[in-house]
Order: sequence, then structure tokens, then C-alpha cells
Amino acid sequence: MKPSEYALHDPIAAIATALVPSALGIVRTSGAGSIELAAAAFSRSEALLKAEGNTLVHGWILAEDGSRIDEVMAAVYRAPRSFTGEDSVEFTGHGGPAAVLEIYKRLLQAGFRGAERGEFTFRSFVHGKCDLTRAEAVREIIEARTGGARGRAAGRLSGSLEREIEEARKIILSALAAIEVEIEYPEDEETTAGAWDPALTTAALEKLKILESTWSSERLYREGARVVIAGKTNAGKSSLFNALLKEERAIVSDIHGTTRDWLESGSDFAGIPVNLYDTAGIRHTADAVEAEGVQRSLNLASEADVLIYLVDSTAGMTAEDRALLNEGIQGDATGSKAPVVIAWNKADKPGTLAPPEPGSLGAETLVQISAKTGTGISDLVRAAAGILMEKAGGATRTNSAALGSERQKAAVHSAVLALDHAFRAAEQGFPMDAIAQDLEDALGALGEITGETTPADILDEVFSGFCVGK
Ligand SMILES: Nc1nc2c(c(=O)[nH]1)N(C=O)[C@@H](CNc1ccc(C(=O)N[C@@H](CCC(=O)O)C(=O)O)cc1)CN2
Ligand SMILES: Nc1nc2c(ncn2[C@@H]2O[C@H](COP(=O)(O)OP(=O)(O)OP(=O)(O)O)[C@@H](O)[C@H]2O)c(=O)[nH]1
Ligand SMILES: [Mg+2]
Repeated sequence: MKPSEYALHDPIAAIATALVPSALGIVRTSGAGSIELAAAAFSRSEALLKAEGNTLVHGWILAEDGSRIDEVMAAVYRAPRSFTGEDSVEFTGHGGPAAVLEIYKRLLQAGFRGAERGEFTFRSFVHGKCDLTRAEAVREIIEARTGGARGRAAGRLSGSLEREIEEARKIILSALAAIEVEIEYPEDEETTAGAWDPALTTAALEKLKILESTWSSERLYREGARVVIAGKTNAGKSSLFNALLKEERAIVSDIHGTTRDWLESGSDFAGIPVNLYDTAGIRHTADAVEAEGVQRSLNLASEADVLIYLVDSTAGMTAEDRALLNEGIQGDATGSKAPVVIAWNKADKPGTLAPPEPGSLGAETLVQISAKTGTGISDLVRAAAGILMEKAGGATRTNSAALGSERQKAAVHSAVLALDHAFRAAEQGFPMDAIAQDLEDALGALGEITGETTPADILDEVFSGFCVGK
């Protein structure tokens, strides 16, 4: 079912925590009558019915035959003081999957309907408890894989983006009001742009342009970056992969050509969520299977956001390494050349050779590391993260307003275009109502971001990406 079709008045229930053995597990409910329905499945129903909002009641969830299912704490919320703005009861039980499921089933039996995806947050939005930027931030914070991503989501959850949009809206609204007065009561016969002072609206345009520019780096935190470790066989790629993940994920051996299929795992580069790839060592080989692995390495390397090119410093750079780096690694995909960090590995070994100038190889930088002892790995991570940030147009300060989704970016862009259009129309002396229309378009685009004027299909898209119980 689409979120816009959710029945807004049913009492709903959902399991809010993961169904794995845990200390506690939560089943939440919401909607008019939910306290009464919940009381029917609760040992101390009178206490629950009489409980004030924002209080806890201790008791048992009882089966229909009166037998005890689990000992719980019931949190009681009374409308409008709850997350959804409705009456609500949350049962916190022991977090065993069977216990949590049983509580949930008992509540369905008592008359709750199972909630749909994002239905709690949708109700919160519909009841004006949060605007759309905060609702999206709820999902962001659930999906955040790193501290950096979490911090950015928390900023939007506390309303940084909503406030910035509101400020821009206010500026545009007052300009529009002035123009409308002008249209309504023209002093002169001619109501042309001459009467509008665009300077009053430039602050809004500036705000929106800055906001728009934040997306390229925010996107990194939202979507993560692709970091590929490549290099010749035996350079230590799998050792580095394991060291970065802090687990023995890939097979390491001194036999050349150990890794055949590439491996992928999630990692954290200075707060940026990263998809990290270990690849088959690049060499000429008569083995058809290994050759396929090498081709896949080249493909991955050519699609990387950052390429970590590993070299065994006791062997040094070969002509093949130089050729690969100088020409840029080309896979099947004719992607653009990825920025390269050379990792001069095995620094712990005696007989390591002096590193080359990275610039002479078309690489951004070179870091001496030991995948074995861990020396230099944090420098390598910092160098790669720096390149990612730079590529993304620089870091956004966590405490300043920034965009959190492609949808928001598209809407801000529309608003910027509409304002630009208004300015040009004013310069060319267009009639006032043409300018007013541009300003209204800008306001419409901004209203879509906060949810004031968001079409149902966009709401559906936003909320159907949530999980059940959120
Ligand atoms: N147990 C529990 N923990 C939770 C949630 C929840 O729903 N239940 N949340 C769900 O995502 C988040 C917290 N968000 C919440 C937002 C508003 C209200 C709330 O009751 N607001 C009322 C009262 C405010 C007050 O008295 O301070 C209101 O806005 O009127 C509760 C939780 C994370 N932790
Ligand atoms: N002393 C030392 N040995 C290392 C270091 N890094 C890797 N090695 C050793 O080098 C050998 C090859 O390491 P791997 O990580 O398997 O190399 P690889 O690049 O994944 O090799 P392929 O999968 O064959 O392409 C192993 O014997 C590792 O223990 C290092 O920093 N110092
Ligand atoms: Mg390997």
C-alpha cells in the first residue's frame, strides 16, 4: 500500500526492534483507542487506563486465556504529546524473538492493525509533529553507517535544514507580498519591475545557492564512496583490506595470484562511509580464470572514487605499474580516471626501496605503510578521505544547514532557477505579475522540501523507503 493511502485512524502496532536475542525488545502502538486496546492485553489494565501521559506502568502481557506472555514496561503517551501526536502505548519486553513476536501477535488479536512501512513517522508528519526534512532525517539516522553520516542526519533531525528553508521562504514571501500590493494598488499606470527591489531577495538566493552546493559532499555521507585496492600480485592488497576491516576477511598468502574474485566490505574513512574492494593482483597470466579476475580488477579500478594502488616496496615499481598508473587504469567501462593514492607497502621489511614522486605517476599522493604492522594505515585513510572530500567539493560543517537527499537537492535547484528567472525578468523590466509568478514557483519548490506542498507521489517515495515500525 502507498503511504498516501494509509488509513490514518486505525490503531496500529509494530515491532520496533530487531528480532534477535537482545536485552530488551519493543512493540509500539499508536492511534485513537490504543490505550484501551492495549489495556485488554495487560495484567494491570486499570493502571494503564488511568496512567497519565509520559508515564511507565509495570505489568504482564496476558494471552486471551489469561496466561502470562512476558513481563513488560508499558510507556503511555497521550495525544498530542507523543511521537505521532496520537495516543500511544509502547511495550518493552525481554528481547527474545519469540517473546517479542508473541506480544505483537497478542496486540493484533486485541484489535490493532499491523503498521505499514514508515506509518508511525507518516502520522507524525501528517499531525504536524515533524516536517518532511525531519521525517527524512529519521530514516537517514537509521541508515547512517558512520559517525559522520549520523552527525549530519542529527543536524537535520534537529531542524537545521527546515530552519534554513523557512528563512529563505520568509524573505521570498515578503518580496511577494510587496509586489502583490504593487499589483493591487499601482501608484502609476504601469506596474513594471521598477517597483521591486531585487536586493531584498538576493539573501534568499545566496542561502539557496550555498545550500545547493552542500549536496555534493553530503551525498558522500549518504551514499558512501567506492574505494578500490589494486596492484600487482603479492603487493599485500588482501593484507591491507583485512587491516582496514580489522578482521581476517580475505585469504592472505605469499603465493602470487591468491585473490581471484574481488571482495567487498563496508568501512569508515574518517567518518565517510566507504565500500571497500579487495581485487585480484594485476599480472599477465595464461590461466583463463585468473585472467578474468584481473579484468574485473581493472573494471573496478576504473570505476573507483579513490584507487589505492599498492606496491611492494621491496620489489619497487615495475614498468607495468608505471604504465598502468601513467595511462590511467582502463576497464571495460570507459569511466573517467580515478584519483590514485600509492601505498608503498611492506615498510617494515629490510631492503625497502626509496619511493618515487607520486606526481610523476599521475597519482595524488604516496603513503608509506605496512599492512602487516599497521604503520601508516591511518595516514593512508586520511589521505584517501581528503581526496574524497576534495572531489566532493569540500567538507560541509556538521553544524551548518545542508541537504540530505537527491529530492531536496532537485527542489532547491528549482527554487534557485525560479529566483534567477525573477531577477532577469526584473532587469528586463517585465511586468510585476511575471515576477510574482517566478517567486511563487520558488516558494512552491521550497514547500516541497518541508512537505508543505509536497505531491502525494513524492510523499509515497519518501515514506515507502522506511522500515516497518518506524
Ligand atoms: N521509546 C521511544 N523511544 C524513541 C522514540 C519513540 O517513539 N519511543 N522515537 C521515535 O522516533 C525517537 C524519539 N522521538 C520522539 C519524538 C517526540 C516524542 C514525543 O513524545 N513528543 C511529544 C512530547 C514532547 C515532550 O513532552 O517533550 C510532543 O512532541 O508533543 C517522543 C519521541 C527515538 N526514541
Ligand atoms: N613484511 C610484510 N609482509 C607483508 C605486508 N603486507 C603483506 N605482506 C605479505 O605479503 C604476502 C602477500 O600478501 P597478500 O595480502 O596476500 O597480497 P595480495 O596483494 O592480496 O596478493 P594477491 O591476492 O596474490 O594479488 C603475504 O605473505 C603477506 O603476509 C607488509 O606490510 N609487511
Ligand atoms: Mg589478495
